[in-house]
Amino acid sequence: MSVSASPAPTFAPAAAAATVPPALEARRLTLDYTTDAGTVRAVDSVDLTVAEGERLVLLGPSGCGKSTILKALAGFIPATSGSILVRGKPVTGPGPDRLVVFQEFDQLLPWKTVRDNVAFPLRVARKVSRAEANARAEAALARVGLTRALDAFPHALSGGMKQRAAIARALAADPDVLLMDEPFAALDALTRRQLQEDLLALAEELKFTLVFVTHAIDEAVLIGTSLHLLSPHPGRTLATRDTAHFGLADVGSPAFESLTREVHGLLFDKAAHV
Ligand SMILES: Nc1ncnc2c1ncn2[C@@H]1O[C@H](COP(=O)(O)OP(=O)(O)OP(=O)(O)O)[C@@H](O)[C@H]1O
Repeated sequence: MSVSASPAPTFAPAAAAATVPPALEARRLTLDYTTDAGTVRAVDSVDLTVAEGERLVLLGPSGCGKSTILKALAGFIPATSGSILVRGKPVTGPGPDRLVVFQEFDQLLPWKTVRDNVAFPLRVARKVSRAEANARAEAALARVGLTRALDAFPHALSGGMKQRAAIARALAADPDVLLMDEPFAALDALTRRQLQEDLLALAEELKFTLVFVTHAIDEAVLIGTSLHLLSPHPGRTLATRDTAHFGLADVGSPAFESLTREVHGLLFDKAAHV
């Protein structure tokens, strides 16, 4: 009796299975400054991967290169070596796919209303009509609780309101990656906690991809879905930690405190840096 062989199962070739590149990737990123006294290495061979919807926090002591990495991700300074990719495409300069919220309160245009501060970049960089830009600006400002300040000028806003407006401006442009450089560092403790809570709520709702710089360990654990710890100058990767399971309800819990202590030890225990 002859047995006919059943047809061999067919598989799609591996190459055809499209792999989605991460929202942001840095490979062996090395960053130098050139000064009169010579070259200063600020960041040494750092690898980062941020998937869509993740919030990566860069954490490390003063001068370790956190802001320098953020500036390079934004395209403001070139890589000495290594590469930065956004959705698989090399970064060659600034672009509307990466928007930055800074620590400073003076990042809004003082001669424009809050609404115009948010709408203007949409018209210029995204070529959106005035009516649509205004509608998107008002929606973004409503999300951060600034509806009552639409027609105010920046000088009339508190520090917290200015940071809210800067966040709205970035969110309205719908970047691939939102970059934040210690956005809450200059705020009083209560306002800072409120903005942290509101940022988390927005992240849950909008699922944006975020790289967030801070030197506050509790803020890092709260805001991030992952932590990237940097050594003192020049910044090298010390360790990474998954913090996606921590939310507001966990602040002060034994697990939260234990991770905070561990991170503190990693950053400040000299033995960890040899
Ligand atoms: N324009 C510059 N020219 C020369 N060196 C610089 C320049 N900017 C930063 N540096 C140096 O690069 C290193 C990293 O600085 P950076 O501001 O990135 O650190 P940071 O971790 O963000 O610090 P902080 O938490 O204090 O803001 C530091 O040693 C700093 O002195």
